[in-house]
Amino acid sequence: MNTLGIAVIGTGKMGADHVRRIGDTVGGARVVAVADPDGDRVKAVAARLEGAAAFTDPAAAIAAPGVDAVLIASPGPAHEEAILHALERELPVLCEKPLTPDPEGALRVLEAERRVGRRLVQVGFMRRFDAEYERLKELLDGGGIGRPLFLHCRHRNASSPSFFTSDMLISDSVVHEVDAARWLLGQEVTAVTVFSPAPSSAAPEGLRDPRLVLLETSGGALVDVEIFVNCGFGYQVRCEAVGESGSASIGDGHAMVVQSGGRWGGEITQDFTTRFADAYDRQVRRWVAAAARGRVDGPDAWDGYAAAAVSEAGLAAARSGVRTEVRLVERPELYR
Ligand SMILES: NC(=O)c1ccc[n+]([C@@H]2O[C@H](COP(=O)([O-])OP(=O)(O)OC[C@H]3O[C@@H](n4cnc5c(N)ncnc54)[C@H](O)[C@@H]3O)[C@@H](O)[C@H]2O)c1
Ligand SMILES: O[C@H]1[C@H](O)[C@@H](O)[C@H](O)[C@@H](O)[C@H]1O
Repeated sequence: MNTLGIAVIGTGKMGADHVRRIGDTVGGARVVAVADPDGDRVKAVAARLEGAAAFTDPAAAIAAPGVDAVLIASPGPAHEEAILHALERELPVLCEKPLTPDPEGALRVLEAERRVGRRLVQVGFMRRFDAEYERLKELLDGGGIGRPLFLHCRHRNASSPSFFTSDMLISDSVVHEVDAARWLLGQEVTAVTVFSPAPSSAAPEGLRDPRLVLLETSGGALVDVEIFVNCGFGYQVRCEAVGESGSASIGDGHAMVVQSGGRWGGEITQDFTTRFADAYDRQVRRWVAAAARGRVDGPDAWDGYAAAAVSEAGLAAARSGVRTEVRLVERPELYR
């Protein structure tokens, strides 16, 4: 297999981590172009790479010589434009979540793929590549705990970045549980209710943190998600599935437990780059292998669209305080 030339769009926390991963742990690929409007940042990332060109304009990076595929790690509102540039050139894409912040943008991506005539976009819902999530999926698919009734999910970040808004608790954070629930259950989310208790005193002024999001699914299951992005003590992503004949939980502990000095204890992972390190590696490795064959091997643009539609309903539910139904267009032939 020839080495896949990748353009990485956005070289902040995730983009820089993906650049490192492509160089260190993913075979068969090389970063040949990087883009970020922050000229100093993009130059610093390019300087650590051999033969990669630095751009402040994403479209120029996507059109650069040697680019066979595009990895997008810019903020959500910038994803659509970069994806459309890549699709014009029929290049495979791995786009960080959310595909787009709103369903309208996601529909334009579906339309662009329809014009190309094949699926080229994969969305960075990396939990699907996490070993614990994979085991839970296998258990549920095999009927190991009977028909699923509930997923109880906890999603806690130690702190949120300065640009985080109350909407982003839903569209940027809970969007992971939305995708995980759709994938684990093999069902669509049909309605959303959002509860916003008194904010934590540790939350930045004006941020509605924490929140409780209740998802209803097409198969009659209920998914409750506690989202708490300034919990202060670490990164925790847990999921307990309850079925008609059993229950199973994941995410309860990763680190070593130490017993010493009359006490026992362990560390709490501090952020997603550690907790999901293996999942990100496997996600990018599988994408590279599929992209080299012009295919997608993971959550696709339909999954990104469905998650965006649930986010839209979630944002409306958060504003109104009432249960809000999710509106989905009919699933196009390409994604069946
Ligand atoms: N899968 C995960 O667990 C995970 C974790 C963190 C972030 N993310 C996602 O990754 C993306 C990036 O998040 P981050 O934490 O790295 O943010 P970040 O703020 O650290 O980095 C974003 C970078 O994009 C650049 N940028 C801004 N506008 C741009 C544009 N139009 N084109 C190209 N680059 C642009 C910024 O200058 C910045 O360097 C977001 O979509 C976010 O939701 C995913
Ligand atoms: O963008 C990040 C990322 O997606 C993390 O996986 C999630 O835990 C955070 O809440 C979110 O802000």
